[in-house]
Amino acid sequence: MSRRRIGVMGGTFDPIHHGHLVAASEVQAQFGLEQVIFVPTGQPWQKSHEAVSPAEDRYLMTVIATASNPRFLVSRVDVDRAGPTYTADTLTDLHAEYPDADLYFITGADALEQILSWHRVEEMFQLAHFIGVTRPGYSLNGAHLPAGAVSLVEIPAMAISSTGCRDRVRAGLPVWYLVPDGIVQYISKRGLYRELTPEWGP
Ligand SMILES: Nc1ncnc2c1ncn2[C@@H]1O[C@H](COP(=O)(O)OP(=O)(O)OP(=O)(O)O)[C@@H](O)[C@H]1O
Ligand SMILES: O=C(O)c1ccc[n+]([C@@H]2O[C@H](COP(=O)([O-])O)[C@@H](O)[C@H]2O)c1
Repeated sequence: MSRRRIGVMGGTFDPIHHGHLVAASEVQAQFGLEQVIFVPTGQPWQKSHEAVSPAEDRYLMTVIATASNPRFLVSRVDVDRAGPTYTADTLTDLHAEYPDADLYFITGADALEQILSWHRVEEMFQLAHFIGVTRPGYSLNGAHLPAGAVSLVEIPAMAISSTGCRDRVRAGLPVWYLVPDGIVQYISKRGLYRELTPEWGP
């Protein structure tokens, strides 16, 4: 019997935006993936110099943004694991949950450029096939990676970043149509990206 093909879209998703959603949707279609599992980071160690919103807010935004797509799921494996988030651990946990699946880890061109700096990188390449997608402002290149470890895919260009969305909210500018409608409302309800990061609570 052929193995299942499952996509994994890891990200800090602070907030999730249409660039993430288009990347996952396009790779799902091009690779015939049964599902794409979005995995919000717990502690994104390479962003430790930045203020990151509470994991629970980022997790809930990811659930809201993906709820209407039957091929999208969200996993808590990284949010629930203590310590810095390493993709080698994410993929190990997902293999335990989906033992009959091959995993396809999706990354934008910017993340792919940095991938050799990730933790336990050789082990990571054994655990999944990597798919690098185009992103405006970055060149997509897999020449630095092991032969056969990565596929490069052109996707519709979305010049959107979470940093840009946070800056716009802070400046009082709209983020309508950059993020799903439910995310505009969640950001406002929780007061995210104002000067002070809110404490999690009622
Ligand atoms: N507009 C986009 N097009 C293609 N890929 C993207 C886009 N935005 C993010 N990605 C990819 O999605 C994954 C998760 O990204 P992340 O959550 O860090 O968003 P970001 O917009 O890069 O955030 P920030 O601006 O805070 O660094 C990464 O692999 C990243 O390269
Ligand atoms: O494994 C690592 O060391 C590692 C280092 C940096 C980023 N990652 C993963 O890359 C994905 C995108 O991360 P980020 O920080 O760009 O949101 C997310 O799933 C992270 O866990 C993983």
